[in-house]
Amino acid sequence: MTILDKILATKRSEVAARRAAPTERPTPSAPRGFKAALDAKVAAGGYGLIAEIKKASPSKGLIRADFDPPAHARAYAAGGAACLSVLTDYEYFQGHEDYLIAARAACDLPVLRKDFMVDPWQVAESRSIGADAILIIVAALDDGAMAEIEAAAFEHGMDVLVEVHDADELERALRLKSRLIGVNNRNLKTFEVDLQKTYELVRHAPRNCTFVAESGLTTRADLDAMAEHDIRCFLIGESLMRQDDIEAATRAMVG
Ligand SMILES: O=P(O)(O)OC[C@@H](O)[C@@H](O)c1c[nH]c2ccccc12
Repeated sequence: MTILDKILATKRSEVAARRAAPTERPTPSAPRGFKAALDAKVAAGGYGLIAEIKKASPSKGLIRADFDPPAHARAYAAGGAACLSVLTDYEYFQGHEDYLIAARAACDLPVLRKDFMVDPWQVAESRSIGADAILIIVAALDDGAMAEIEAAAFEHGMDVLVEVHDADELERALRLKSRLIGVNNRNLKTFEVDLQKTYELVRHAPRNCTFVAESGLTTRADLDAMAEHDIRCFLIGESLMRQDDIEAATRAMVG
């Protein structure tokens, strides 16, 4: 059993429990355009950064002790991020829905709910906490489930980041409607990071997509190397979350 299988099993029982006793919340403001914010940065000649609010991960444990979602959201926005990503998984990433609510209220950026979607019910829940986009991990779902979750997201006016790791997954992703594709440099089954694989994958992909390189990016030079391969959007968590001055570090990355 891989870590991804374990996470998905936990998620299914968690979702069943939440579904049985849903939390009442005030209606959030309308979705902020997530893909549009990335595309606008690139059109202006810059990099589209999705800056992630991430307290811990299964491979690294605790990443930041003085974890403060609204402060981090403001720092990322001031540093030039296009969008935020907020982990909401409790069990493996020490995330929470409340972190997303607080981060989104603290800035104007569109926010991705970074979690493991296993059921279309989670899409409505994601919108109810204010998420502007959701993640579909191709390795986690069959084609029917992916299409259903994507359709639910579009009905709610949200964007969908479709995450792939290899050529087969990319092919499956391209059968969906979303043209926002994340290539995870980190294999979710082994945690190995390989930037070269990302270059290979994108080289053979259609040009009408916005590609986001995800995971294991630590320096401006990493981003510039990606840009040589026509990848200008990035999802970065750990390396920014470890900085004392997140705003300055974000600016150094994409400013
Ligand atoms: O912290 P990093 O190495 O910069 O990576 C961020 C992001 O890509 C990573 O958190 C991630 C990518 N895909 C995921 C799926 C689930 C949970 C987390 C992830």
